[in-house]
Amino acid sequence: MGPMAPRRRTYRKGPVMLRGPMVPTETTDARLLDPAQDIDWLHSDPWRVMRIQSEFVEGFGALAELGPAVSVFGSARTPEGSAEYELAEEVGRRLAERDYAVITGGGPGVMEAANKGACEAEGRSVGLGIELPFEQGLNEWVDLGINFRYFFARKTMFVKYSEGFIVLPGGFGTLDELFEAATLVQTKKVRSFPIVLVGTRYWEGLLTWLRNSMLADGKIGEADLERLHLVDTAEEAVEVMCQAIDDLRHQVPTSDGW
Ligand SMILES: C/C(=C\CNc1ncnc2c1ncn2[C@@H]1O[C@H](COP(=O)(O)O)[C@@H](O)[C@H]1O)CO
Repeated sequence: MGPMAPRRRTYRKGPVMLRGPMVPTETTDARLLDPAQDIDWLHSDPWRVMRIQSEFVEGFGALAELGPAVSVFGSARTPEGSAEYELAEEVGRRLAERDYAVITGGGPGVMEAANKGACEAEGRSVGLGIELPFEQGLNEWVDLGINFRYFFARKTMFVKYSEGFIVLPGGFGTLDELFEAATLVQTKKVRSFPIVLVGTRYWEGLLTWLRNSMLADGKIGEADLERLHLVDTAEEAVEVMCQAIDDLRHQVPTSDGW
């Protein structure tokens, strides 16, 4: 056998796969948000709206029969073999053992680890990928994958098809997902669902700031903070999540429907 050919980067754009010189230098999101885009792009907005619609249609269609699910968020940069990777893997495994589908962003790091854990327990492993300029494709442990062009369509799927969020240490992407969930619950756009943060060492600084600055200044209420559960192990994370989901399922809606 001759020397192996170098692996070429694969870029997916909806159903289209691109390699080599065909890989674009900017994403669909970047073009949509660019205020200086040329006139050709402005004229294609009606068509773009149809494409946005199609992301919702495809997402709803693919996930409608998924069953009970929990989303797991966390850093795309968590290295394989690290304690955090193993923690995420155990979270995925334990959720699957409790018969919850595991939904992640379908990427590397914590996402890959949680999908891997779900597969190991023969559970349902879902990845909601996003088109990025440096995309690496859905991780190999995703059994049901959907690739989105738009972050906002993808975020809708996490909220609509999960009963709760488990959040491991992460960066901007993770914080965006965490605070999107917290805002939707606070504003009663969704029925309350549990948010479990894993890792006291990582999250305590943020929680202290939320309490000492945001709460102290009256920018949030005590109840907003109480919705954020803090744990340190995968076992606790899944226990707290399952218990909270159970409590919510048995909660009688109040007169305003919540
Ligand atoms: C940055 C790298 C890969 C990016 N690939 C991603 N694929 C899918 N989803 C992603 C990716 N990056 C971020 N996300 C979403 O945000 C969260 C993680 O972001 P963070 O900034 O790393 O905390 C994650 O939950 C995803 O939903 C390789 O270096």
